[in-house]
Amino acid sequence: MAGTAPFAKMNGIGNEIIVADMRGRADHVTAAAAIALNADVATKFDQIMAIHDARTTGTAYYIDILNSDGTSAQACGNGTRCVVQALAAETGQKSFTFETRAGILNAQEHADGTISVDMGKPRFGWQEIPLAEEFRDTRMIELQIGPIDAPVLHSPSVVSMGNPHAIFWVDRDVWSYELDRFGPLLENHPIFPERANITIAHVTSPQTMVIRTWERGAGLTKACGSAACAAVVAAARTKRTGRIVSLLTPGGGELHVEWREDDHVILTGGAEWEFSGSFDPSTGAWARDTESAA
Ligand SMILES: N[C@@H](CCC[C@H](N)C(=O)O)C(=O)O
Repeated sequence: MAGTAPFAKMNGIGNEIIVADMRGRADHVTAAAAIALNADVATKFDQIMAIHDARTTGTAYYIDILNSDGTSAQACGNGTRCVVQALAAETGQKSFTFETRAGILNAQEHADGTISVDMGKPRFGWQEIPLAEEFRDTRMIELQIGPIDAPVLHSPSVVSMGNPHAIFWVDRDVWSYELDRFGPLLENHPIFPERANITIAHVTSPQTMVIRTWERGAGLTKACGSAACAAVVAAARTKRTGRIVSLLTPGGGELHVEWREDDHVILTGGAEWEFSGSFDPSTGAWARDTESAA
């Protein structure tokens, strides 16, 4: 074992995040460690953001992202904000360039404490999402759940924000849908060979939307940043909204998404530190720092 690593339990408007400091070490957070941390009520999380030394010139760090089921994710907008807040508090620096599985991204903390992450460009090609079969138009694909003649959810828009997303449009309260029941079926539907994050979205005006997400590898969460980006891009693409949208998320928090004219999607919101500790990246055994908050 390479010794314990420091971590901070944080959240990005309710998305439960562990920021793990893996700088200066060659090992990685294992799937077993992630599963063990998630099994403990005190460290239950949606994503681990493991900060590693940079692999590419021009980037500050490589961020390895793990879901609570131990699988890898390419992107995590809410987690990236937590990483920025932790690093800004440590270094006083406000802007960072990171590398993730999805590529290189820039993020910055603003004077009011909110953080913006450039989530890159959305991708719409069926092979890029990916889908298991060809759909020439991914603004709406054939997929439904529920009775064949009265589906509960149907015809989602699909988009990659580095990770795969399906957005089901609804015209009622998002809480009136059994996402806990339909989420796992849709996440693992054969049309999604790499599984998918499943969002139901209720557009309430050209500038506002309410979303709930069943996250690939994590289940129901209080917020999902990349899903917010995917929902806004898909909504603007289908003329449901403009390109700047505020989204209400299940934790009661708000995210702001702008799909800029240069095609980059900017996610803005808050992040919150809860407590710090250290953990064994191979087993997940952990201890809280004594001076840490309750
Ligand atoms: N909560 C995240 C998205 C996490 C990744 C996702 N579960 C996946 O496997 O793609 C966010 O804020 O973007």
